Amino acid sequence: MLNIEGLSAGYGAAPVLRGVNLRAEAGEITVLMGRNGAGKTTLMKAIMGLVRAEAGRIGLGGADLAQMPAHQVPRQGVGYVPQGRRLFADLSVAQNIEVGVGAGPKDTASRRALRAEVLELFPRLQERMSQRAGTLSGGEQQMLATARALCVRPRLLLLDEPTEGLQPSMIEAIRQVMVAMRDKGLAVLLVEQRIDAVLGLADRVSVIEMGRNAEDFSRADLAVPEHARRLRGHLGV
Ligand SMILES: Nc1ncnc2c1ncn2[C@@H]1O[C@H](COP(=O)(O)OP(=O)(O)OP(=O)(O)O)[C@@H](O)[C@H]1O
Repeated sequence: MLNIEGLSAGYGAAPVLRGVNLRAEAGEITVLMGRNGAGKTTLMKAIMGLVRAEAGRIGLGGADLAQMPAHQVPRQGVGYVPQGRRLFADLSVAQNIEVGVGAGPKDTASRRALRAEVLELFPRLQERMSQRAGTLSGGEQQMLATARALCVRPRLLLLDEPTEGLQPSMIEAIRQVMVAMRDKGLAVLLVEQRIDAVLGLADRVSVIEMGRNAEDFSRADLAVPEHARRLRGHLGV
């Protein structure tokens, strides 16, 4: 599904990512891990076209996202839940969802169906459609950011630390949505710092260190204590 090859990207003089390779397959949860500042968020932004690729390819289907302007990336079927959620705090829940729907299908019937389909996953949001997004709890905001990302009917869903700072019941709710999307056949790419949250969820873990690939682990690898120890070593925990 997603096949990144030799990606270099950054914000100016010194590149942050230096020749990174990464695959995310349909029907799998791929977790990107690495220490603070390793370049995880930069990689997500590069996929979305928000940080320009200086070299390499970001293959999705037959397309190369690295060659595309940012506004075209969601139309390729890429949903993005950025770190910190980036909602429109002064707009209502319904209006925030409309922003997502706006990037999706054009005809009214499809839009209505899409809205209903997405909201079915988040009953808590349905009860709060006219509430201002800025007044939602952290967990509800995360649900709204996820709902908005799903409005493009993604085949690839990117989530950057979606459970950061949430209470356990909300973490579980977000986790269930990720699993449901994986089981629906989406490729899910998740940035997560906490190893406990990853074991049992990840089909694959890819570690980056200082903008370079360090090591990849399969689900089977992670069940072996020696591999899990090595993963902890990469993360310094
Ligand atoms: N807008 C920016 N301008 C300049 N440098 C930046 C910018 N955003 C990030 N960086 C730098 O790029 C490097 C990688 O940052 P990035 O946010 O991708 O790391 P990360 O792995 O997601 O870290 P964390 O786990 O702390 O979120 C860091 O050294 C950071 O200071």
